[in-house]
Amino acid sequence: MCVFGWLFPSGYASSGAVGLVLGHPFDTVKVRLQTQTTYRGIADCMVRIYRHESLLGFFKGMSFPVASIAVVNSVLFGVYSNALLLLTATSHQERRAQPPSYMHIFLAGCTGGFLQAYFLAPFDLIKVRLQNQTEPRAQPGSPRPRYQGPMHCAASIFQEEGPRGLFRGAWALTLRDTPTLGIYFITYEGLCHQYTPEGQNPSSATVLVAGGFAGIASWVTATPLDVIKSRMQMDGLRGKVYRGVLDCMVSSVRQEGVGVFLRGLTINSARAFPVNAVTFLSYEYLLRWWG
Ligand SMILES: C[N+](C)(C)CCCC[C@H](N)C(=O)O
Repeated sequence: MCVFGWLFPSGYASSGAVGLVLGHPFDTVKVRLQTQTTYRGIADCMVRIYRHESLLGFFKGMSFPVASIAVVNSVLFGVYSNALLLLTATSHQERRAQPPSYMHIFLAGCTGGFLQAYFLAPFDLIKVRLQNQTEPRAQPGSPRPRYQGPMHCAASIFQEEGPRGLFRGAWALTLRDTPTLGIYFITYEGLCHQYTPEGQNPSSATVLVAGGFAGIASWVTATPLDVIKSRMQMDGLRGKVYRGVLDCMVSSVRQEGVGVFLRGLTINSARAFPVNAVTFLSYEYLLRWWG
């Protein structure tokens, strides 16, 4: 298996773009709950989005994540797979007979998580900024939202905040994703190993369930830094200015208590199962065709 032959097609197949579309309304509610204090909970947030912005309100900011997921997942799964290859010197097929150690799986997952964060950061920033625009769809005479669409949002951030502005929140994103993608792959491989007879490939049902739980385990542990990441990405726009990740943590806890770190936990977990079940299923099939 070679690095380059693998990287791009794998992204498209393992993109889970369908899951991403289905999961996007949940993601929008989560981002709002994490960064805006006006909503009383999940139901209140959903009702208000629907009333003021119609069903389309839930799909704000979706185009960039869908367009970039192939590249982001190529980096994640490509780096993970190749890091494991380097660490264990066994191919994907041989690995069923000689499973790698959990330490190696964790390290390979962390490496993938660390590197994908830089590809994800600008797309994620634009997604969050658009998801947070509460204006209803433009009607004649109504106030226009600050950003007219993803390209306009990217161009405005570039102009107003400089090229580095596009990486706002990238450090919090890296801290969020490095360990939690290690956890992601450990959970996935561990569950597959547990429920698959020696030397065989896991069944589709096993892959779906293991992938779903991997998503949940990873998102549960990622949620505290997910809150901080979203707040750093919105920094400056609503007046509040954080001096860094630590300052954002301290001031969020001071104002809202430690419970602030759990904002979006339920919704993150509910979204994680289907999205990641689909992602791992396509990843496994692809490895069997290519690997
Ligand atoms: C590491 N962290 C938990 C943030 C993400 C793990 C899963 C990533 C997947 N693309 C999804 O959107 O669910």
